[in-house]
Amino acid sequence: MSFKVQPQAPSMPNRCQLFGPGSRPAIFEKMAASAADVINLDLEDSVAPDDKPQARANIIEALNDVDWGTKTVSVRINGLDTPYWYRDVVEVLEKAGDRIDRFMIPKVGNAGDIYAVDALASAVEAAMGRTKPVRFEVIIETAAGLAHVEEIAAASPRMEAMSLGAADYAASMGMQTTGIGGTQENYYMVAPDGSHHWGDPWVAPITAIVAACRTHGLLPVDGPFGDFSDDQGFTAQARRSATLGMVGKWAIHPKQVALANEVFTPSEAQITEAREILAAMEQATKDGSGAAVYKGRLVDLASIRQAEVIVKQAELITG
Ligand SMILES: CC(=O)SCCNC(=O)CCNC(=O)[C@H](O)C(C)(C)COP(=O)(O)OP(=O)(O)OC[C@H]1O[C@@H](n2cnc3c(N)ncnc32)[C@H](O)[C@@H]1OP(=O)(O)O
Ligand SMILES: O=CC(=O)O
Ligand SMILES: [Mg+2]
Repeated sequence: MSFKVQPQAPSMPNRCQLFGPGSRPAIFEKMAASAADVINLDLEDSVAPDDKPQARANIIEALNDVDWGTKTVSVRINGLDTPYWYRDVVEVLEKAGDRIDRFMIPKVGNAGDIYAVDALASAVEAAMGRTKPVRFEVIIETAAGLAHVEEIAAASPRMEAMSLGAADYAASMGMQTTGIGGTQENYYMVAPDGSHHWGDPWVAPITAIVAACRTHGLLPVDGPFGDFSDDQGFTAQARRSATLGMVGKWAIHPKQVALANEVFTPSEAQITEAREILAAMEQATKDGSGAAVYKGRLVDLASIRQAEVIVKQAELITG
């Protein structure tokens, strides 16, 4: 371990973030009744330009009136290259009560973008006498965002989570696809027998986001999977993200919530194995050894840290 100890990410369930357009208030109560840990009320790309003012008003009303229970509630503001974002910040912080937990800032390109939103949010909070600072989550979905991912993660104490936005990321990188996340049919290797084996084109940004988040104590989250008729594809993408260290995934349709929750909640078998490894290492330590054999394989002090990840994830869900 470096002399600088790795900070813990916030201890909160973040297995699924359910999105809904701010221009569609009829679904807000359904979102509140869902099993998602986080709700994202959208002012950005799911809201047409002419609908932005009404969507803002709808979201403010919902933040004041809907019972969101114990969920984390986040509002996705518009990007800093638009004329909308400052009114998103100002109006929501002036008119909504304390039920807003986070702003989601899309298309961030560098730490200066976070600084700008931080400065504006700080001014409105001070003017309004708000005592609960709004926290930030960002979307890494541009080439610049990926290039500056670490400075973005470190940009403000308000930072709490970071998502990969596969749709805008693909567009910004000039990727030859219209699919949002998951398997891309032209991204394959050819085996010696001529068969095709599909690779994961999202692994590089996911790994960069996880590393930036773990270095600075944030929650790394996988973004949207567009084809909501493809449960198997969603689950496979979510499992790859979980294996690489992400803590959750977006749902852009309510049917994806249960799929995400299942993947990002450790299974009974995973929890049992983790506890057995901890027990095997406790015995090894008592015996004066730093290593042991568990089910025919090596476990050592690093295995304790690995097993603790799974046990902590499970405890976060069960309380
Ligand atoms: C690339 C990005 O930026 S992704 C993030 C931005 N995008 C979004 O926020 C889009 C979020 N999702 C949606 O707007 C919608 O789910 C759509 C447009 C994809 C599909 O909407 P619909 O055609 O209404 O879906 P469908 O008919 O299957 O809905 C089934 C039920 O779920 C409800 N529902 C639909 N979407 C949502 C949602 N996001 N949250 C909660 N409930 C929802 C519907 O009202 C319907 O309820 P009912 O059975 O009581 O009538
Ligand atoms: O905002 C999300 C994306 O995939 O783009
Ligand atoms: Mg986007």
